[in-house]
Amino acid sequence: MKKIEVVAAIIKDGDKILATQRGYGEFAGSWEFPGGKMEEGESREDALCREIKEELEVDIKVDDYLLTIEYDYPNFHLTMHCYFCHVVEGVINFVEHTSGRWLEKGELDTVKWLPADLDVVEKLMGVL
Ligand SMILES: Nc1nc2c([nH]c(=O)n2[C@H]2C[C@H](O)[C@@H](COP(=O)(O)OP(=O)(O)OP(=O)(O)O)O2)c(=O)[nH]1
Repeated sequence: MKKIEVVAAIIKDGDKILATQRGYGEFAGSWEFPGGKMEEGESREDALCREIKEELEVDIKVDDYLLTIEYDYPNFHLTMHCYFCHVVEGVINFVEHTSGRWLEKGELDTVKWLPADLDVVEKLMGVL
């Protein structure tokens, strides 16, 4: 099966987490953590900073590692490394996403997450 390796940013502002809504493709309408595929030779941190700059037009600092998800979608296997991050420069602009929401812990289950993200959300509930 095809394998995809992705980095995802759990961007915190105080006790809130940023969730973004996919605007295109087979998962359009679902919510995710911003991020994307790692490029050849790129570190996870570099990939995260590049993806977030492209998608949200802000600079981030990568903080603690949270977890890596392994998930089988029907047509590919996803490996997704998740890191807490915070914005250090700029104002968020949703370039690729339809919208975004800052969610408190108690609101994390109020959006329709991508299937692979449900384990991330569960872990977050335990650590926030
Ligand atoms: N960025 C991100 N991707 C996720 C999450 N959960 C999840 O299953 N994915 C999947 C969806 C995509 O198939 C893949 C991420 O790849 P990507 O963000 O580069 O999205 P894409 O394939 O639409 O991008 P592209 O090649 O069209 O640029 O990982 C998540 O929380 N964040």
